[in-house]
Amino acid sequence: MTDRRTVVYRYATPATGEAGSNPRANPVTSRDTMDDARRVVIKIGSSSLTTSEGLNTEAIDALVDVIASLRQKGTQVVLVSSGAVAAGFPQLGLTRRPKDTATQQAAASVGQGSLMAYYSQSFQRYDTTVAQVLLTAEELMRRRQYINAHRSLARLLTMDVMPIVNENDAVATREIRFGDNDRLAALTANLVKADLLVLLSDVDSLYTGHPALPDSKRIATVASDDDLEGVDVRRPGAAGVGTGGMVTKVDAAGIAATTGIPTLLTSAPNAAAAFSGQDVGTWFEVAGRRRSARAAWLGLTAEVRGRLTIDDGAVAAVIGRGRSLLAAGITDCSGSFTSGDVVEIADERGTVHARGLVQYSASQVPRMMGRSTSQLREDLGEGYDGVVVHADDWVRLAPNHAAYS
Ligand SMILES: Nc1ncnc2c1ncn2[C@@H]1O[C@H](COP(=O)(O)OP(=O)(O)O)[C@@H](O)[C@H]1O
Ligand SMILES: N[C@@H](CCC(=O)OP(=O)(O)O)C(=O)O
Repeated sequence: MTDRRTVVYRYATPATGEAGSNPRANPVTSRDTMDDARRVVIKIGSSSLTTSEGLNTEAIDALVDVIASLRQKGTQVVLVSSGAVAAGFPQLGLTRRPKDTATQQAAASVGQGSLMAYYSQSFQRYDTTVAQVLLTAEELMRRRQYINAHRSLARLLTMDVMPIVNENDAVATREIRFGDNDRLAALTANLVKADLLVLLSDVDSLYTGHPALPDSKRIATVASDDDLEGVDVRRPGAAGVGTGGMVTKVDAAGIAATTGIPTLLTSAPNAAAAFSGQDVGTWFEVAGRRRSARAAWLGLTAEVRGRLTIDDGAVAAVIGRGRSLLAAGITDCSGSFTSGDVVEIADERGTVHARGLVQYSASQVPRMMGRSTSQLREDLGEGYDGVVVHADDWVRLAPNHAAYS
């Protein structure tokens, strides 16, 4: 057991200061204060950027005008843009969005080039250089890649370049695809420590039911899950080019909310009105305090490699009182992990309470569990501190595990 305590502290938290900090003066708490945002992630969906013929250049120009006016007032913007598949499939002679992954990847590879070429041309009107940043779920699940993505985005922002993010569709497979850029946008907002997430779609706000139904009513504000009670976000018959519908937008707003970032959801043509504080769209309030990017990564993004089951005494100490997890409280261990991987921490009834960075491998923990620190010291030497997951290295999960509390 020579590799104990080697990993946890080798991970630096994402750089702050010059590259990573967000020079926010006042928190953005409502539509009226959107203007205070110093760093914004704007996500636009395929349905707002494309027609059946390909790119909707007028819509892209209109979006670029809104972003340029934000940038002119000093607001940093990261754009998460869908549209690669929808832009690519007409170019391949296909009449509708392909269903199989390989053809979608092919269409995205063709369409992403056209999409970026047009963004570049449109931003040229404002002498703005654009950068393409393609991410995959896998990258954001690994700490090193997460930090790298953070660094390059932060550097692009400090260099006044306009980052345009999309999923790396050509390499993403069905299993690892984000499946929707809404979630990618929420994770990106956390990655760059944005003050605000704006989701632009082809519908002006969230409604109580599908907007085509006569009884559906606009929801102006979502302050908690209670405001979503009974709201129907299903996607009937989905014939359009978008992939996520409202389900993924509400999920994304939930992820952002739990990381302390409010979301405004509205249509692309409403974007300028939204940024001038008008009562448009749906405002999702923040649900908790702002989390460090590292805690958010642990709770929301990281790949879980195993599970530690702990007894009730350990649940009380760790989950109840925020202590480190000691080997003595572990009753079972499963998965394939090494020191520094992320594992979930569950009670003996199977409820997962937390995720944390484990300090030992899956072959070491079974030999340690149930043994007291003094017993283990006999094997491991006087310096052994008994800690399997350090108190600083775990985050509590919310009951639905969509995020952490
Ligand atoms: N409750 C609801 N409120 C608003 N829109 C809804 C609702 N339920 C389903 N939708 C549908 O979700 C669509 C937006 O999702 P999607 O097409 O994936 O957009 P995008 O391409 O912008 O990501 C809307 O056009 C609307 O038809
Ligand atoms: N990465 C894909 C977008 C997938 C996606 O989430 O689309 P949408 O639901 O329109 O935001 C593309 O560029 O086509």
